[in-house]
Amino acid sequence: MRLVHVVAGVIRDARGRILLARRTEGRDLAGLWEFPGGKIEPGETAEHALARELREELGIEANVGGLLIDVQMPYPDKQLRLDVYEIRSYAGTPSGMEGQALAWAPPHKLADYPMPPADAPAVALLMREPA
Ligand SMILES: Nc1nc2c([nH]c(=O)n2[C@@H]2O[C@H](COP(=O)(O)OP(=O)(O)OP(=O)(O)O)[C@@H](O)[C@H]2O)c(=O)[nH]1
Repeated sequence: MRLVHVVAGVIRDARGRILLARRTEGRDLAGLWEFPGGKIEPGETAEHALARELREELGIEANVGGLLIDVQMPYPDKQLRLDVYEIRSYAGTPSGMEGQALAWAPPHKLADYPMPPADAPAVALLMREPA
């Protein structure tokens, strides 16, 4: 099965809330919430790919920080590798450049947002942070 390598970012606002984007109709896992990001293209580093995706999807210039967690999970059509990075800082105001809904979720409320199965370990880590 093909291996798909995806990078996603934990973007926080001044109050510590985390940005989620809702997958639009017509894609796999439509309607679920996810950390903004996307696939690494050939020849790209993970950091470069994530900065590019956040520019395209949210219109921000992100400073990509450390890796929070990497997860591998079989999906029906692929083997997914999801690397979730902390976003250290960013310039601009995130907006849904591709028509996707955005939400700022307090870490302790992340469980209220249905997310893809590969996100569960990252969500568990983030929910353990002190409020
Ligand atoms: N950005 C992002 N993708 C995630 C997360 N969790 C997760 O399982 N994914 C999966 O990683 C893949 C991301 O690919 P993508 O957003 O670039 O691609 P896509 O589905 O729009 O395009 P495609 O139709 O070409 O597969 C999707 O299969 C998505 O379901 C997450 O938290 N953030």
